[in-house]
Amino acid sequence: MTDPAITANGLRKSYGDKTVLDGVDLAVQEGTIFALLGPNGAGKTTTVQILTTLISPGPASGPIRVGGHDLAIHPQSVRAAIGVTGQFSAVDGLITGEENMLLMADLHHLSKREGRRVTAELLARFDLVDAARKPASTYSGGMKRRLDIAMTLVGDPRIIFLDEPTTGLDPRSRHNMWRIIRELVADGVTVFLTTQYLEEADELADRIAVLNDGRIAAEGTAEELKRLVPGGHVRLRFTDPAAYRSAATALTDAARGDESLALQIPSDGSQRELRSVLDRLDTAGVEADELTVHTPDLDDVFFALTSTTADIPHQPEETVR
Ligand SMILES: Nc1ncnc2c1ncn2[C@@H]1O[C@H](COP(=O)(O)OP(=O)(O)OP(=O)(O)O)[C@@H](O)[C@H]1O
Repeated sequence: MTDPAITANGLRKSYGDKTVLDGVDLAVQEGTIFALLGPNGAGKTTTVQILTTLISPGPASGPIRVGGHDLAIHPQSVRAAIGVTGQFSAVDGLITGEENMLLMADLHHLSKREGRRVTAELLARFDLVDAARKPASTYSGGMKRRLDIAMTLVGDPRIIFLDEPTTGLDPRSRHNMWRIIRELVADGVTVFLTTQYLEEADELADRIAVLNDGRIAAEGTAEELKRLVPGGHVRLRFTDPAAYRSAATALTDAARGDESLALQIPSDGSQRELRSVLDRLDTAGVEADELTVHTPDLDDVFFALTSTTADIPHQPEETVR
């Protein structure tokens, strides 16, 4: 196991009487993507602002380490190790994309030559060469986000905080951004991401924490979180009534659907449980005509954990055969 890039213990923050963070523990391993999910106002941005030294943690907070530095003692070292993009975009719309990049290079004290080299390389990498000489105010939302990340990378940060990086982007730009994020991590960068999109956390994150009421309601891989909510099952459908009856006899724990010739077996969707169902069918000498695995998705987890009962979670299904 690698060293953690970010650790926080008992993170607290209040505004007046309002407690926003009430003892949040976080550990993000180097070179991984960590997603912080939570309903509006849960405290995601507040967490990012604390971890990036933009605001101070509450006095009762435990220690915070970012990039190997104690945030309370060496905030400058933390700042040198990180990049932040998202809701606090650094892009200046009045100057061109290239000028924004060169300005960033100046801020990082790169020589003129090195600044031009890094700028050219990053503009090419983020597909912004054609737009480089145009004012950033003329860029589309996706281009602005790409420029924002490119500007962050000028300082070669090892840890990047992305606060809602794809909010408002169209599907193509969103997928483009996901590719960029994956490439960053392939280069060894650690990404701390906040998002409103469960699908985004599911796609990208190695680990996901769900923030609710100022506390982490659950943390784990997407698969681990999905197993927290009930409702997973395997559904078998038959066209031959005799095969259906044999299967129903073999699978005693199955709920029967005599009219539809379908059986439903509670399952967490794991390979082990799926194999057990198939083994029992094999032993009985029957073959199902259709097998589908129903697993709860992150939406179900999110609704269950954040008790937003107004929305009814749906049951997606994944056809195995
Ligand atoms: N400077 C401030 N003064 C007072 N209250 C604040 C301040 N900043 C944030 N809050 C409150 O803290 C709570 C958490 O805000 P925060 O922006 O961290 O939530 P969030 O999870 O990022 O929400 P969203 O998804 O809507 O961006 C909110 O209730 C917000 O009103």
